[in-house]
Amino acid sequence: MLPQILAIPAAIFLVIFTFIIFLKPQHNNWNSTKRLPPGPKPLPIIGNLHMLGKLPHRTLQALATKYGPIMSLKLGQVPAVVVSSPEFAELFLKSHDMVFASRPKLQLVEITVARKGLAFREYGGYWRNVRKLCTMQLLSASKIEMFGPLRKKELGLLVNKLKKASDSRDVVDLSDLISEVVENITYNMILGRSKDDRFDIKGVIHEIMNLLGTFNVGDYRLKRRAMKAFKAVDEALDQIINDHEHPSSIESPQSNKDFIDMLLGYMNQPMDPHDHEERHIVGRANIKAIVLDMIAGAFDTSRTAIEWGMSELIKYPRTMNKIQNEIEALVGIHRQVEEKDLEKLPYLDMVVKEILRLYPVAPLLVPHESLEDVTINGYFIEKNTRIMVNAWAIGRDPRIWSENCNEFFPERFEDNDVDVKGRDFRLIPFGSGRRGCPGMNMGLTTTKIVLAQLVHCFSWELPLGISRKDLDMSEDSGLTIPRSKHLLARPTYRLLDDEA
Ligand code: HEM
Repeated sequence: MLPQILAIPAAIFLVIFTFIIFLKPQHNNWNSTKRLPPGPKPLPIIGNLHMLGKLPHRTLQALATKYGPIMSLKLGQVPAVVVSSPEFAELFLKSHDMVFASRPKLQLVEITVARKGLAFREYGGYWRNVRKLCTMQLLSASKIEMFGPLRKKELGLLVNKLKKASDSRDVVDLSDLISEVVENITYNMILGRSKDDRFDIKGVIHEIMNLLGTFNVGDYRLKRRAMKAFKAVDEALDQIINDHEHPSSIESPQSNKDFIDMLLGYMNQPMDPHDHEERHIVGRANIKAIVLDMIAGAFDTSRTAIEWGMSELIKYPRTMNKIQNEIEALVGIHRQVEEKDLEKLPYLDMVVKEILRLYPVAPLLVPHESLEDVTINGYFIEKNTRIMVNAWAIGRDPRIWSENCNEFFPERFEDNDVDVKGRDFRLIPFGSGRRGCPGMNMGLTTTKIVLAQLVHCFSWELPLGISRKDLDMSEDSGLTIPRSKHLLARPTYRLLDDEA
């Protein structure tokens, strides 16, 4: 027993000692036996979770300037590595792609229908079969082309709505309208109908994306919210599948087959008849999970890219005019731009790259997980480590993109062949390798045609009282990063409809 007189100084010493050990940022590794990447010292139980803040991609960018492009963290008890340079991204997503091709088992995925989907499934035969099925039935070049008329129809409806606003000089909520057109395109492809008033699938998916971007998923309140969201989407999908199984109950069936029809064609059959090692039979739960992944993948991503794109174009009228001139030179002002025109619009292409550089819609990609112990550049990474690739930080690194890296300047792509398709690790908005986005071409087509149509058909001004330099450009948190405030603007129709 300590004498009474020593007890207080001893207690103070203990507090200070604990504080120094656990809170002092360390440039060294916190595990002495193996050489881990450097990183901030984790606290007991919560690890580094308390440091991540509301916008983890920004916090992690700041931490990387201190600890370097490969950094160790602990998310609660889970070891994590954050990668923030093209060189390390290439090592993880290309050279050692196979080792990092899995996904962590997220509790809120494991307890819901999403477990049988694609995006959060661990690496293996089931994931491979589902990915192949989705690619063949929805995401291949021929399927993307097949759904072209559907995109055209939905965009036509949007243009008509905006024309009315132009006639009456109204300000529109462009965020809502972009969201609606992408929502309708997505639903028509996948569910065979436009927005269904019986369910708020968009709202639920938004909630799920938000929750998946939250690191503190052990929190019971978040778990309750997740269960509620997944239950709502599960019930909605059950009803929608019922409608497809009994077509007479659909109000306005369309003649083209949608994705659910195609999946129902596989019901009770092997997902991939040519895979002789893995036999996964398609059931209702698989269909629901796959459909949910496709809707979430298609919807929240493209609309976020378009929303940021329009924000920057309205902020920088010089760039807006330059695209308008490019499109006008190709198609004139007597007809609308069409998908077949897109490949002849190189400046639009640069604008889309610039949007995805500044706003990679999934700033930390989707978390990967290591399948085995591995040593990379002398750093030990243990099996089941969560890997986050900070595509947002790479896109804003002044060493790669020069001092104007935070500026919207599409001309930076003029004299180089940087592309967004996962071959160049300076720009990886779709990830790369085995887990790279399978919907990339569909996402790019939707993003480009909606942007092209909006700027070709209309000129845009901010509402009275908001100057371009004061336009709020803050982002919301989540697995994707939409604008935190809706974009409001006034359209003026600029085409001559003499053909009509
Ligand atoms: C602008 C549009 C899009 C962007 C920026 C985007 C971005 C991404 C990113 C960053 C990933 C994670 C890559 C990784 O973890 O390494 C991903 C995965 C995925 N995306 Fe996309 N995406 C877009 C459009 C789409 C579309 C249209 C679909 C489907 C209709 C889709 C479906 C998926 C799926 C299913 C995965 C998970 C793949 C897997 O785990 O194997 N995405 N996407």
